[in-house]
Order: sequence, then structure tokens, then C-alpha cells
Amino acid sequence: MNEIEVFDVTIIGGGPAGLYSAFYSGLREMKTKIIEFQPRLGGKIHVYPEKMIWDVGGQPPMPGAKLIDQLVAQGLTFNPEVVLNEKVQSIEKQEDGLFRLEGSSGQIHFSKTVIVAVGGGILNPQKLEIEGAERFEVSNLNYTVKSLERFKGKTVLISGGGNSAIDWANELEPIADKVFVSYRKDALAGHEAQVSQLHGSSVVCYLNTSISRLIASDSRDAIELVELTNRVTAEKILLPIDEVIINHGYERDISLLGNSPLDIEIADDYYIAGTPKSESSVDGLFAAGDILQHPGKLNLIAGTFQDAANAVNQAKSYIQPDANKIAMVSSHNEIFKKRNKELVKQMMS
Ligand SMILES: Cc1cc2nc3c(=O)[nH]c(=O)nc-3n(C[C@H](O)[C@H](O)[C@H](O)COP(=O)(O)OP(=O)(O)OC[C@H]3O[C@@H](n4cnc5c(N)ncnc54)[C@H](O)[C@@H]3O)c2cc1C
Repeated sequence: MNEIEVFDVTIIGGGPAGLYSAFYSGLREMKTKIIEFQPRLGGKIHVYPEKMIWDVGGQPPMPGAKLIDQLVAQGLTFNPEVVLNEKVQSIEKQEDGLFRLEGSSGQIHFSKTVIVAVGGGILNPQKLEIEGAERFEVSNLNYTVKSLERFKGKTVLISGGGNSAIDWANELEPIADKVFVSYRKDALAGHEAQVSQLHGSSVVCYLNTSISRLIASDSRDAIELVELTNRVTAEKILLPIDEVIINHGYERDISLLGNSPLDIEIADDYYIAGTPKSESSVDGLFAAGDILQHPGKLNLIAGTFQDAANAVNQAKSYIQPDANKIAMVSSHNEIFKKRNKELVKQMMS
């Protein structure tokens, strides 16, 4: 029989909480694995890669994409095993105390402890419900704004009327040649200030309308015209466009804990009702980031770091009760001595 590989810590979710947990777990010399459903690490920040983030301590304002790069670089410092494209479907605690995680690939992951860092669950953009629309996803049908540059000088249609859709319309207005917004309701649903900014700009809004048809170019590989239909009057409008952005919200897959035969305390039907030390009601299973709930919880990226360090320190004590309760600060840690020398050398050259 093949011997099973057992990790000290398995982190479910590769967002800010999972990445900082991986860093800290390496610092505490534990054998670590991160499992992430998406094909890339970074978590929910991928929803807003171009948004400027101002409120991460000690960091100048920077776009989400840059923060992702930094979080990933730090998270991989101690070379954890990273499994991407893998949804953890259930967590079970065996009689021998080991955790058994069932992955969507069929792989079973074994671990002495688990840190659940799944945020608000798996997010997938709500797709446009028009037959055949998916073939334009490789050309000019977008579900996220990965780079503002792509839309420079273009005619852009944004479908959606919530905060993100309005944010993108305001951001793109000075860059694009023309921005249209189509929204199925009779009033935009974003924050007042953003909506006022939009109405005072050159953006043209079509309310009570939705996309009814995508008309392809002669080469048939891109959308050339979009047909909008007014839901009240049935009037149809044809718009020539270069790019379409769909912002209809996200579908959330939050099935993990419900599928897991664990006696775990849940808050508000989804969150792990934990302690300020990131413990859950299951020994050896900890939580970090947006999934964790307790009265002092801070639902910000900055808050995920404290959760992660607490979860890792608790995991360390669980596996090795005589270990230090907390990690030493990095300046006292032997592990960094060699790397510090290299970094100082780089800074001096
Ligand atoms: C539009 C927007 C703007 C924001 N702006 C800011 C801001 O300016 N500053 C700030 O501090 N915060 C901001 N936030 C909040 C911030 O993004 C979250 O607090 C943070 O991402 C939480 O990190 P997390 O690691 O807990 O969860 P997430 O970032 O959600 O990461 C969880 C990861 O777990 C994965 N996952 C889920 N279930 C499974 C499973 N079963 N198996 C495998 N993987 C799984 C998901 O795919 C995801 O990658 C913003 C949020 C949004 C939506």
C-alpha cells in the first residue's frame, strides 16, 4: 500500500488569509500545503486588480494586482506545496485525529491541522444568459477589468448597475472613447456619490434595458453590435461597440462546511463561529480571514494577517504542545539570517 503524505498544516483558500498563513506556517517550520480552487493565488483581490488599495498597514496605495504579487511572493517564501484548480469538497476528522480532505480532482489530502481560509466561498461571475455568448470571452466579452489600458480609446458597454459596474464606468470614462451603461432596473443601485459622478459625466445610461443580442463581426470572432431591449417599452437599440463588460454579480459556492461531517459551530448560516485566537469548535481546525466570525473580527485584508498568525500559532501548539506559544519576531529568527545577508548585499550593490 502507498504511504500517505501527511502535512502539518493544510490551508484551504489562497487569498490574503491563506497566503499569510502559509508564510507564517513556514516561519514556524511546519510542513504546509495550500489548496485553491482558482487557477491562481490571490483570492478576492482578483475581483478588483486595478482598484487602488490604501488601507494595508505600512504599504503605500497600490493597485490590487500589485498587492497580490507581494502577498504571493511572501506566501511562497518557505516553499509550501501549492495545489491549484482543486476545490476542497469536504473535511472529515478521522478517528486517529488526522484530517481527511476530499478534493474535486479525486485526490485525498491528509493533514494534522487545517486552516480554513475560504473567505466568502468560491466566487464565479454571473454569466450573460445569451446562447453562444461564451465564444466571445476570448475576444471582447469581459467579466472583469484586468487592465484599464485594454479599454483606452474604445467604445465600451457596461452591463450592470451596482457599485462595481458604476465604479468601472467612472474609471473608464476618461480613458475610453465612449462609455455606455445598460441596467435592467429603473435606477442605478450604487453609492450616491458614484452615481452623481456618473450622471455628471459623458457616460450614457440606458435604464430598464438589458442585452438581448450580440451581433458578431464578419470574421465572427468578436462582438461588433449589441442589441439592447427596453424592458418597459420593448424598444430596441443597436450599439456599435469595441468591448463589452458584464457586471451582474457573482455566484457563490459555499458548500464546503455543509458537506463536511464536522461538529462545527456556524454563525449566520455560513461563517465559522470562532474565537479571537482563530480557533473553531473542532480541535485542530482553525479559521482565518473573512470566513472567521467573532465580536472583534476585522473584515479587511489587514485583519486577515492577525487571524492567520493566530491560527498558525494555535496549530503549532496543537501539534507540539511544548513549542513556543508564538513565533519569534523575524529579526530573532534563525531562518532569516542567511536571507538577510543576501538582501543586505542586494541593497548595498
Ligand atoms: C470590491 C471589493 C473591494 C475591496 N476593497 C478592499 C480594500 O480596499 N481594503 C481591504 O482591506 N479589503 C478590501 N476588500 C475586502 C478583502 O478583499 C477581503 O477582506 C479579503 O480578500 C479576505 O481575504 P480571505 O483570504 O479571507 O478571502 P478571499 O480573498 O475571498 O480568498 C478565499 C479563497 O478561497 C478559495 N476557496 C473558497 N472555497 C474553496 C474551496 N472549497 N476549495 C478551495 N479553495 C476555496 C477562493 O477561491 C478564494 O481564492 C474588498 C472586497 C471587495 C469585494
